[in-house]
Amino acid sequence: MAIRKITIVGAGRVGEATAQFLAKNELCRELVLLDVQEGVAQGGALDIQQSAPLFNFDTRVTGSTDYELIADSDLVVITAGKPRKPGMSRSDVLDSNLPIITDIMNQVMRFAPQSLVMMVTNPVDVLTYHAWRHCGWNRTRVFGQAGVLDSARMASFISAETNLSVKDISAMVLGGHGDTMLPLIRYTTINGIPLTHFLDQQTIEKIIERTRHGGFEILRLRQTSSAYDAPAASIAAMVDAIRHNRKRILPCVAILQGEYGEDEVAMGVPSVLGEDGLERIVELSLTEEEQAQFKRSVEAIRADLAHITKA
Ligand SMILES: NC(=O)C1=CN([C@@H]2O[C@H](COP(=O)(O)OP(=O)(O)OC[C@H]3O[C@@H](n4cnc5c(N)ncnc54)[C@H](O)[C@@H]3O)[C@@H](O)[C@H]2O)C=CC1
Ligand SMILES: O=C([O-])CC(=O)C(=O)O
Repeated sequence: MAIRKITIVGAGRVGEATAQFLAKNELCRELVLLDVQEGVAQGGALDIQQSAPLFNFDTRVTGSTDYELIADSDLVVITAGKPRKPGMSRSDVLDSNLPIITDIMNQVMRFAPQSLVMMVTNPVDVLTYHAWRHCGWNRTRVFGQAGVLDSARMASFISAETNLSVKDISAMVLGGHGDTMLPLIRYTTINGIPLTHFLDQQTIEKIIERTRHGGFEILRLRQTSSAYDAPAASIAAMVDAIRHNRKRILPCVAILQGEYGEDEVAMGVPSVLGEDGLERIVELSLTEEEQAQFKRSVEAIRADLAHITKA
């Protein structure tokens, strides 16, 4: 399916930064920003549109509170809802964000029933699963962004420690988007050379810990807002892969149906992204220790899923 029209629901910090990236890079012809707060999406869209003559893009950006505008979107990116505050975990915003995602999915199912859906709102693994369950679409069409960001953070920390170009670093982070995520050292290389060739175990452990708490580190520094630049760039990388049918392998939040021995859960795994969305999951062989860590991550997500089925 060719991507011509993209809607971003939630014109806050992540939504607006994403809109700027998508427009500047002409990743769609038509871009709609939607928000519940009157004027927020309209103002954001106008501001971005007025940068078009300077950045030289033809993407048409509109903002609204009215879901009719999202009709015929090929892709809907959901960045609406509460971000966590310092001292909170991502799961702490689940109760606030769950009804928001249910409402948004009802509108998407009504006005853009053919679209792909990319979840960004936290806790992203749980909400990707909830959105998919709610709409009942093929799992290729409902997926989430987390691992591209976590891997980019890890790559930037590796670059700082090794003093080598990020361009040559390929980092791989699996699992849930939280403290239990799995930065996978065995699958992290610098131009094909294993990371262990360049760094000792102690430095590697430090990078793993910093990656796991990458979002928290920014929130602690900023206090009033969590990260939005690198998250928006990560969303744009996924949109680029879909829009250009690149078949890139990127870590995405995917609905698991037997892969990695898991079912009825969504979490970060390497996935092939192309014009049909999350087209395929790549199953890596894991050591016993990695499998145990993966399982711990699944269990953390299942605890939140159990909470929402009780609610
Ligand atoms: N998956 C990931 O890697 C990342 C996820 N996030 C998550 O993205 C979400 C948004 O973060 P920010 O942009 O920083 O928050 P923000 O507070 O700046 O923006 C959220 C926007 O959502 C809007 N909104 C709330 N309810 C809505 C509804 N029912 N329909 C439409 N719009 C609605 C608000 O009016 C606001 O403009 C948070 O849950 C945050 O934790 C943020 C960074 C990375
Ligand atoms: O830390 C947060 O709450 C936002 C987020 O998911 C991230 O930046 O990784």
